[in-house]
Amino acid sequence: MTLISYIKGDLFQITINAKDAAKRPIILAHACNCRGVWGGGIAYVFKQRFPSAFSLYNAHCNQYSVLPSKLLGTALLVPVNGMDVGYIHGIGEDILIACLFTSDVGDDSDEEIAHYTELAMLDLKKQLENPKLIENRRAQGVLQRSRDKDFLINMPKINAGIFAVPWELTEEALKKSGLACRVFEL
Ligand SMILES: Nc1ncnc2c1ncn2[C@@H]1O[C@H](COP(=O)(O)OP(=O)(O)OC[C@H]2O[C@H](OP(=O)(O)O)[C@H](O)[C@@H]2O)[C@@H](O)[C@H]1O
Repeated sequence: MTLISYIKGDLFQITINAKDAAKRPIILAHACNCRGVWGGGIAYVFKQRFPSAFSLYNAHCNQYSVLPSKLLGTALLVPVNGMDVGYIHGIGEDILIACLFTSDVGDDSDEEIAHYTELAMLDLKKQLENPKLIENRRAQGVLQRSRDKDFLINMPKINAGIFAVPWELTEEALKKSGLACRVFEL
């Protein structure tokens, strides 16, 4: 099975007309810094659409404010809620956002960011396989309710914009994680 597929289009379209939400949660992943900021790029759009998820990400980063780099290579799964503007009733209950901590503040080398991407995806895989490892209780519940355990990670070309990492390096890291990814390209 091809682990990485590509789709032309806006990532957020799938949260508007998701057809497969019934079977499994819609997981939207993006590359995050360790400083609790979704200031630019697609992260800023995530923050506008799902402010409740941003708050959970920001609170998580604050726990590591003494040594933010401890977050590198980890993944945080957070739910969205009915107050979020990007929440679509009937689908929103099954949207999870996967924050992949791939760089502290974006000044890591391309190779380091690709390595942290692989580690973060492996951490995400561990959590998907064993929801008890998921810190957020609501996100845990969404996954435990999922009948289909073949999860698909939807994402933009992470690291390829503000972090300026050549896509081939990130693509290689994603392949090593063994998770099925669907990459949305504008
Ligand atoms: N709706 C959409 N659908 C599909 N693809 C979309 C899209 N919108 C943009 N793209 C593309 O998605 C790729 C990622 O590009 P981005 O520059 O966003 O992210 P990145 O992963 O390189 O970097 C992470 C840092 O960006 C933020 O920055 P701040 O430090 O907060 O300012 C974070 O917080 C991190 O720190 C580029 O190809 C964009 O064309």
